[in-house]
Amino acid sequence: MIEPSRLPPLVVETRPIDPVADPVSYADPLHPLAWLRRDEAIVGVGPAVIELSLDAATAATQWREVVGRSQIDDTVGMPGSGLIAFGILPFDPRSSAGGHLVIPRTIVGTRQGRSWITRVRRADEPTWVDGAGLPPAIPYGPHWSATVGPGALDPEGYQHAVRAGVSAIASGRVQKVVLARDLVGTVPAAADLRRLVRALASNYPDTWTFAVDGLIGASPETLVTVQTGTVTARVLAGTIARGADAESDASASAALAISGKDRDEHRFAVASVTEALEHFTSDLDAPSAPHLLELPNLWHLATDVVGHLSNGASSLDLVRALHPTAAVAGTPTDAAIDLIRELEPFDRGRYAGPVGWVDAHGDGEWAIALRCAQLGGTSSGRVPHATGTIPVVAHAGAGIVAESDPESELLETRVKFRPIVDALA
Ligand SMILES: C=C(O[C@H]1C=CC=C(C(=O)O)[C@@H]1O)C(=O)O
Repeated sequence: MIEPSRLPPLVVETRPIDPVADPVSYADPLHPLAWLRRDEAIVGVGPAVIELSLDAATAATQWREVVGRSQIDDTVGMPGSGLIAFGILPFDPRSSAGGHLVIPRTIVGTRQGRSWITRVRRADEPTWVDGAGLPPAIPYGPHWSATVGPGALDPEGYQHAVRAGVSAIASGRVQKVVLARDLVGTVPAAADLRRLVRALASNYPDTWTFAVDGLIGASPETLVTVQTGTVTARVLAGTIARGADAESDASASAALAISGKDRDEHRFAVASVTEALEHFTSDLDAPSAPHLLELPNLWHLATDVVGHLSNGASSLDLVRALHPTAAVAGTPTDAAIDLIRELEPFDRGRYAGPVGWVDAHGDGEWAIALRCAQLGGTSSGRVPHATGTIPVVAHAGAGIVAESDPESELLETRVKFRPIVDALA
């Protein structure tokens, strides 16, 4: 890791290339770095040119320093081209996981049928370390599967925690708290983790699939995206499992749409986002009622918030202002975080934290890291593991409000685990 004050100046070049069919095939099999949604992808290739430890309070300033020292020549000019960094922050600033910002030496991007390559080098390096063009794709390794089981909070313990959350709401300590449980296990040490990335992206194409510093997942929720002055956020809270057939599925989604309990949960989440964005935007628009978002495993109540940047803030400034929203912490925020620290017997690490990318203009896309698993520890805390395996930990949570029922919340976490548990199987 390099201190921001000692960052080397960078030289960056982006050029169009022939369309790339599978950008993930260029990623490092053991440490993939990727961001995908539908036909859009940005993938880090080979080693990093810079890796920084990151915290939410200084991330925007650190990034401005990197950009200020860089010479950028970008003939593509699309979101994700030019100088970009992938970033990830923990849910709780007290987490041992820490935050991480990485600029790869080579990035392959695709969007709207166009592909490009970005190469980055330190100005004191005479030429591109990895040669001129796109390195060869790396064939996928064999299929593998993980073994996962209950972690520090088993199903019984989780229901107990939900009861304690409901009591804390009844006593007026919080209005909403989001409580998670964990699954732990192992994957074979040589597992080609790009298989996990590819499975999530193809099974859940409407989500944002990410792989950053060992955290791999497919989140349906954005914290914030910023593109040429437009700010958007997809806020989710309120969930029901898909029905087994068309009729039960229709009645499940209809029940969610009118559920007072889920609408309460949702209202808190939207308020936390609009209150934070108000200070940075003009014309902020949030529909008065949520819509139903359909995913292969569940329905969510969703609100898409849109506004225009009014003060030149970067996506990292907005990440700092927004995180943690009431979709993953609760209301009021500080009291909910204290309660989470009391009731969850584990460190969430990067689960429920911001994950995404930022470009030289400060534009970027940041998801909330949900439906994910941490594989092999993080760069700030490599987890020791038994020979031949890599540890894996996954989390899923549910928003608890006054009317929450412990068993239903447990079932909801089971449905939310499905994308990552199925992909690991
Ligand atoms: C906390 C999680 O989901 C959040 C996002 C969408 C819906 C949620 C809910 O209905 O409780 C949660 O707020 C998770 O997936 O672990």
